[in-house]
Amino acid sequence: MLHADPERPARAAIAATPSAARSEIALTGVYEISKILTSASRLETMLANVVNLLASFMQMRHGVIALLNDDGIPDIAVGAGWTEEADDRFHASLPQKAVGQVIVTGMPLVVPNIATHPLFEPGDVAKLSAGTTDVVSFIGVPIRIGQKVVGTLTIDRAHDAQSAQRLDFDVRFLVMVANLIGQTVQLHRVLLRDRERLMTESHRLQKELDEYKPRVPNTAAIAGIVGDSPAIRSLLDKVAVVARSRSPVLLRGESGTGKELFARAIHDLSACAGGPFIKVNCAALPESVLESELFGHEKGAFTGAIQARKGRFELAHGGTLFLDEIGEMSLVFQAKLLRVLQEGEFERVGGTKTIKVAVRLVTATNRNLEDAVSKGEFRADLYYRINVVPVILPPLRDRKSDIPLLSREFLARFNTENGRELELGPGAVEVLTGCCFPGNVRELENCVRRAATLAPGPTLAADDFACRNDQCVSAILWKGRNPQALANTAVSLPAPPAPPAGGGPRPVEAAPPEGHAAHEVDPGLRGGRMSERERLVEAMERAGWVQAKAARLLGLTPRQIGYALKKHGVELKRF
Ligand SMILES: Nc1ncnc2c1ncn2[C@@H]1O[C@H](COP(=O)(O)OP(=O)(O)OP(=O)(O)O)[C@@H](O)[C@H]1O
Repeated sequence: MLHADPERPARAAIAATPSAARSEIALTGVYEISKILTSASRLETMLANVVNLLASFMQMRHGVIALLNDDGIPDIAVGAGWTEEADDRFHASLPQKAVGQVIVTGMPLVVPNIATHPLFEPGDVAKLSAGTTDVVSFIGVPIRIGQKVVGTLTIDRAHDAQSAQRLDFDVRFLVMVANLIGQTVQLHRVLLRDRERLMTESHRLQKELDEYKPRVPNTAAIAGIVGDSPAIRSLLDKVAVVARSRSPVLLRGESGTGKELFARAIHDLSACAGGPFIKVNCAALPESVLESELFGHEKGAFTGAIQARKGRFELAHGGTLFLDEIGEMSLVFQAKLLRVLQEGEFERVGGTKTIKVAVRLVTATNRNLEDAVSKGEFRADLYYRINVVPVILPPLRDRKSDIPLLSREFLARFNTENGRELELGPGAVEVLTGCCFPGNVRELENCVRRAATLAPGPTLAADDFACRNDQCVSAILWKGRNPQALANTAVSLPAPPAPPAGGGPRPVEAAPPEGHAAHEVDPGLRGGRMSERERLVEAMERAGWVQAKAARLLGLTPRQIGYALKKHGVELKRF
């Protein structure tokens, strides 16, 4: 059982305080309780925290929050002021007739002396009066969802002249707290139902996928996606199935694996293909901007809001909203997003009108969300909401057979751009397929672009590639690292390697075959053969100039990378 926070001794009990100070304490209490109830914790933990916090605001001997399930059967019960062993017996500790009356009437019940009140059995009196010879009073208030009573909040305390005087105030305070609890319980129940529905949908889609017979053997026909490896083929089959449903899709994979491309493919193959496809990179915008970017704002909502503006949710109405880098969203913003996803409605910043939208949501991340959930950095309820259909994009090193196809495709594009007719020679194919491309397809594309621009022609040869001339920053960065280090990291970026323990020797570094053969994320900006600035620029390039992403690649915080960029005078590219 949780106990009252010893850090809060200054917070006097409401009943023992002059009236102005009492109101202020009550306000602080409501504020603190609302903070607890909007946290990302489990419902039971939140309620236990609330009842404990209550103990530091109210003069009380015991307090219990007891909930009933949809069928009126006792469900969760948490309490404060009881012994440890009483934890699983809070329902049994309640004076049944008194609580029954609160539930049936839906009205607060105030009993100044439980010993003389007909709703209290001798057993109740004995339990609640244990350890005191004082007169014990009781307050019970209903917890409601709309008109329905779904539980009770009850306290008992030693009855004295002061507490009698402030009874009305205390009852109003408890009613307020019970209302907040009711709203939280409602949201929680909606989420539970929602999660069940989403899981059923997820199973249905998985079954459909298992039975799916691809009708489109030429996978390259989908939205410019190039690749013929078994991994890409099965991915495209999955995309064809999930695109038909309206369920949220979560795309996972390292940077540059094609998440945005696949998001677009899902949109193009879906029933809302005729609608807009709107993209937002959640890592690229500060939280205040993200809010008005997603939900829009009314004129005058903040300095500079000279006219009303639609947000991306509104712009995506009837189409797809692609939220990239969703793993980078703050917990506060996650709560806001959850509400919109849950209810399909929101208000513009500074607005009061509720706006409803029909939007298919596709999200993407290269973060290990499970880990983030377990660390409390990502809301579990939002995770279930967006992760109905997870689609994992394998890194390029795990589907090297796609490299020649992709390279030819990119070369053809650059030939058109450059007005050239370069061809890919066997030596070039060998260099490219020997590379691990830590930046995945994006890096391959950049590599071919550079060679296609500088090569004398008419055939691209091995020596036309930057890595053969010690000019490939990525090759230098990854050179000699263990190729296994990136294995099985399709979902999350590998953690920065720990420095060798006890100052022992670093692992032996083998020379990489054909360019940058193998890799491991560098621990930061220091060390290695590249200068700090080169590492910074390289990471920014690989991260598409999104600072938060580059920070992660280098094992730095966003603040540290911001400082480093400033220090090295690296000008930010805007796209
Ligand atoms: N299978 C593919 N076929 C053709 N082009 C691809 C493929 N996969 C990725 N690309 C290209 O690689 C580049 C990077 O892809 P994209 O931006 O979709 O990656 P991403 O996973 O969203 O990256 P990030 O996480 O950094 O945002 C784009 O130019 C995209 O067109």
